[in-house]
Amino acid sequence: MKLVLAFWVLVGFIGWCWWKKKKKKKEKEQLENQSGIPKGTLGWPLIGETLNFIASGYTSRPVSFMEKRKSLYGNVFKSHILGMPIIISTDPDVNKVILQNNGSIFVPFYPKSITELLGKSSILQMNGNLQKRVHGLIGGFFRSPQLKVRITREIENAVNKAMEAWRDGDLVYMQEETRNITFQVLVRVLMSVGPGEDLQFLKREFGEFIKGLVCLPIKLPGTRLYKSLKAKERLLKMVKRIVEERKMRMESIDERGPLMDAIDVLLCDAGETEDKQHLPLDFISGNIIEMMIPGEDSVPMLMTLAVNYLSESPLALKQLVEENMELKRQKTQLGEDYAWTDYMSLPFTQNVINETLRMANIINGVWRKVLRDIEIKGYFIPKGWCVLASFISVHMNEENYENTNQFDPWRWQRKGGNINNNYCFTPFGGGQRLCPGLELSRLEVSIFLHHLVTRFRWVAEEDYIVHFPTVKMKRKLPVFVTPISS
Ligand code: HEM
Repeated sequence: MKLVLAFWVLVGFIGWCWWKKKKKKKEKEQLENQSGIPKGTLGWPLIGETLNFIASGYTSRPVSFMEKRKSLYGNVFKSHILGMPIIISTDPDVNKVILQNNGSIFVPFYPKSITELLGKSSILQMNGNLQKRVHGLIGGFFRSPQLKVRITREIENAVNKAMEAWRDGDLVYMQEETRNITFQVLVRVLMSVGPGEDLQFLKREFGEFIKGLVCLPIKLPGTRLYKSLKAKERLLKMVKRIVEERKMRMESIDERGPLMDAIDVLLCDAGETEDKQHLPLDFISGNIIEMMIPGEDSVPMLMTLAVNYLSESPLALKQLVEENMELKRQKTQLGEDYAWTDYMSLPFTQNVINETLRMANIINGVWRKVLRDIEIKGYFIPKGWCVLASFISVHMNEENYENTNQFDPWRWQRKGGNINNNYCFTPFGGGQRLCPGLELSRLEVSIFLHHLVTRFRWVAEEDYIVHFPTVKMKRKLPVFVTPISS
């Protein structure tokens, strides 16, 4: 009898706690709604709305998570995903304010496993003058015509080497092929490492390192994070050796040659202070590795997804082939090498790249933390909150792009120029953190597409895009290739 009574008392107590907690949560939400915090729900205790968020990443419409909440609560709403309460903006004007106020009001925010792997002085995490300095140096170098002239030959070589191995009827995995091509280019622009053992080492260890970017933040031997941190140590050792050798070589010669890679750029800079402070060698080595993170996966995915969309759009592919064949004919007739400007001057090819960037949303948004209370367009965002400026919601919004789910490169022709001033198209972010690799990425993809469509036809096997944790083709996009001459 006593036991039964105790049982019901316990049940009653748990019920009362649950009801109290729910009431408190409701009151909190009401209070926040009154104070202007965007509407929305924080979902279940602890997990919030994470399961719905992840589930949408495995559907063909990952934007459905955002759309559902947008229709219930408005363009800016609150939620609770991946372990934290968050305010999500699907509004281009709000995104613009978030991107343009980096450092002063908004600072980058990443999940714990990523911050552990990045290190405090990574360009991806730091703020203030040092971020501006490094961003300016790297961006200036990547945009420079001198680099583009040189890197065009490197990209062509890497593309040729990959494509020369393709035989008639071969099944090639686009995601793998493009990853091999772009990794070579990446390590060349960052640290001038060419094909060989060092390149293989970097590829292997970097692969191990980035596996830990999305994992449980537990740093014990045997855990994913631990293994990734160990891989970073090995990478650092090698990059540090390259940086130190380069520094010694620079000091032993009087005349400074052209800047060949990001290491040169960071080593040579003496800053604008009177005492000419050079950047420390450890800082340079760490940042070289960390700069590989945004570049390593995004460019091959852009190439792969372009091939995927083109496989499903014969009209777009036909026009792309015609435009590129015409350039090839001209170059062959003149007996000239391609200049980087040749590749970039093909308008339809650039439209294909824009449309792929819009639909693929390789970086679907950026995460920030708010340093002080701010009101944007009537939405109150309190200090300390996490904010997600969602690019995918803007890129896949019918108000901005008609028939959003249709791969339509011609829409960019109809839109005319001026796309970069418009915060309705931000695949490379914006403001002070606008991707410094923007032009380099577009050049790489233009060269790859040119050689692919002027030398091969292909038939893609069935595959589909997965959007979580990052954008990937489920089967790495297998395609049967046929050289055009045959
Ligand atoms: C399709 C290719 C690429 C896409 C879509 C892309 C996208 C982006 C985006 C959205 C950001 C802004 C992040 C933020 O605001 O927090 C960014 C930053 C950055 N990207 Fe890229 N990226 C690409 C290629 C590259 C490449 C090839 C490199 C390097 C070689 C690179 C290096 C960087 C760096 C260093 C930053 C950080 C800049 C800073 O915080 O100051 N990206 N990228």
